[in-house]
Amino acid sequence: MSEAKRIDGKATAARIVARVKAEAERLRAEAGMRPGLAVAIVGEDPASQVYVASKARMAEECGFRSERHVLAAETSEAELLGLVERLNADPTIHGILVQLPLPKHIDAGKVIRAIAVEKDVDGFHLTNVGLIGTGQAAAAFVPCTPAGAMILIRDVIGDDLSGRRAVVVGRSNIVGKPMAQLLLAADATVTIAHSRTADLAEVCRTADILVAAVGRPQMIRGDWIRQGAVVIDVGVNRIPAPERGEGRTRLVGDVAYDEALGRASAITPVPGGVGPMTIAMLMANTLVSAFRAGGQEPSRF
Ligand SMILES: Nc1nc2c(c(=O)[nH]1)N[C@@H](CN(C=O)c1ccc(C(=O)N[C@@H](CCC(=O)O)C(=O)O)cc1)CN2
Repeated sequence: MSEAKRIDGKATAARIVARVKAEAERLRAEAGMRPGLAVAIVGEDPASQVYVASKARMAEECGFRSERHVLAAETSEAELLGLVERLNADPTIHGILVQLPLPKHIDAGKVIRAIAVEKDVDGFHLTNVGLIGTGQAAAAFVPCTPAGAMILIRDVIGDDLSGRRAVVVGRSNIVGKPMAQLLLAADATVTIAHSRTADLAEVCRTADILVAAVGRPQMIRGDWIRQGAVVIDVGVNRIPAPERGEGRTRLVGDVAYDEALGRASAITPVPGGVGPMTIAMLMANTLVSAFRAGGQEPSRF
């Protein structure tokens, strides 16, 4: 059995970003409009800071207007809701994103519900969740990570997933649940599993498409993977790497990558797999939002 193909999310993300850039230029030339993205972060979670900086930088690279709102950890829920309200009313902003997780004293659900649905480029608003859950993803903003993962899956397998068994490990609102809905809409037979699923290894072994989104470093071992499965690893976990020197760390996914190489037919690496797609799809969603605000229908990504 040959080694799994490495799915290059970084290269696919770069192609999507290049298309976003070109479409943003077209919007500017034809309608005099510039997409605007506002990203808000509360507190100092180091990983969140990195993601927010990447999003703002990528928005600028795409030619968007980019606003970054960095709020202190003690910021009240009312203050954050006030910012969301101002951004909702700002016609130069087409996408609003509040970085998660939020500090415990802020109700994330309330904040997400406050974002105008037409600016919810994260795809977390209940209306977008409902559209995706009822097979109307084309009219919704699809959450960026599952949207990116679906592109990678389709690149490997094609559009028609009928007859394929998909197992999604993880049931978060950001990844697991929408991922399962998208796979179902593509006619896969879908199981959602999680840390409390009985005999998780055996459930994973049934998967032609295995999506790991549990946030536990290398939890999914090589022998949990069906021979020839397509493995999409959404986990981004930082673990100690003493072999690189004292105090050093490295990133790993939820899948034991080296073990999986001998079993899967294709697999996303961490880093360089699904992660870069998340940011590319955020740019795509923001572009779509700007086109819609201008009364135009954009090309789909
Ligand atoms: N409001 C949101 N909050 C969060 C989301 C989200 O989609 N919207 N998703 C995650 C984090 N996330 C984006 O915010 C994200 C995670 C990972 C990456 C990424 O590019 N990872 C790289 C490695 C990066 C590194 O070196 O640390 C990779 O996998 O190659 C981008 C975005 C939670 N919060």
